[in-house]
Amino acid sequence: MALSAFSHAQPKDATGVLVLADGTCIWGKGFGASGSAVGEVCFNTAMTGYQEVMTDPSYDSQIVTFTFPHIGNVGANEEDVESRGLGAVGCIVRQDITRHSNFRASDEFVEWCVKHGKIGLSGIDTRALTRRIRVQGAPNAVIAHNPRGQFDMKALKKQAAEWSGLEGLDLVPGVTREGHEEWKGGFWQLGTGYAEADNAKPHVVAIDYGAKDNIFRNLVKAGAKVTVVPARTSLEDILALQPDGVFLSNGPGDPAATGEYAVPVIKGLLERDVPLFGICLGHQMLGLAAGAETAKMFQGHRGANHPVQRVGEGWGESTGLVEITSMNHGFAVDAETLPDTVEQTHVSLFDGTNCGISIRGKKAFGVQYHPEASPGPQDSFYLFEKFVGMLG
Ligand SMILES: NC(=O)CC[C@H](N)C(=O)O
Repeated sequence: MALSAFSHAQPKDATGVLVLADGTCIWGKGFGASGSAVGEVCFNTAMTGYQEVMTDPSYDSQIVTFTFPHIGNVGANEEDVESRGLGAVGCIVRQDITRHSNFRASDEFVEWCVKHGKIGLSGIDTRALTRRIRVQGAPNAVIAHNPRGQFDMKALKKQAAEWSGLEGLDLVPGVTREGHEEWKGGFWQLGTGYAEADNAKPHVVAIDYGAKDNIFRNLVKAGAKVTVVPARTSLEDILALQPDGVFLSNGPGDPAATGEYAVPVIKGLLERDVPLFGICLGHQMLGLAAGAETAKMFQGHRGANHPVQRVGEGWGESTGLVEITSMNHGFAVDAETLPDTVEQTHVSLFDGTNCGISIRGKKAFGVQYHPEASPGPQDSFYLFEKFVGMLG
């Protein structure tokens, strides 16, 4: 359908709508699953990897606006997923989805969205929407799709206005695994797919707060044996697995809201000098466990080309080096609140926010960004080698 500015009146060919909490209605063409879903609207600037983005569990209760216009052009496949279909509830794209063209595709993106319950909205002025988010912050909204074009606008507006928002929301219970899993998958290669690995040592126990699969593949590639455990696993049960190190995964929602079960366990691991590595939500919770505070950001960071600089002591000649990283976060560790026991190791070159910490005198560190990429650059693989290397 024709691209139009945000309008309150429904165009006659509209089959989808984004209803913001302030009542603004952005009409377009619905695709994927029918129905409606509530979440925070964010934008992601990555030019590749829409399937990985849509299946990153950290995007739970979020609606992703892709700033890259040609989403769906390489279809969908079974391999480029970061979880069992968890992740963003919906997506907003500029161009209508056309037939895909890629030798790896086993499905159309539209069909894949139907299968995984993800609602899509196309024909949207994603530049205007992104600009609105940059100026006014990330809004709460409902995304809705009905092929017959009928919507209960009063109910949708009410749902958008009444949703609590991500702040204070613990979404980990809905995305974590239920049982233990011995993770075997290694790296992907064209022609052979994902490698199978059977490392014996060191043993990393990975706490799944809503993890992306590629993190485990990176740990395996770096040489670790990986056991994934549910988010609520107790300190005793983790220690009973005799870990050489514990990994704290990424995940959705507000890090401060997981306080009751996650942070006390991480504190216990720190007290016992168990080596720790945290990514994104795991990094934020490591910060909380070490005595820092986290805060909601205005618009967050989501994309695949975010520059991050190594700062502080301990980097030797590579102090000042810049990594190009994948990001997906809407909360951050407040660098002002870091106690003396914690060193800031990385900062964002976009806005100076904290992107890495290390606990002084301990083998424990975390990064705010996604060194496992998927999608994105692999500049930061050294962090997996550093972690697995210190467990020896
Ligand atoms: N990728 C993540 O782990 C995100 C962490 C957290 N939910 C945030 O939005 O900041």
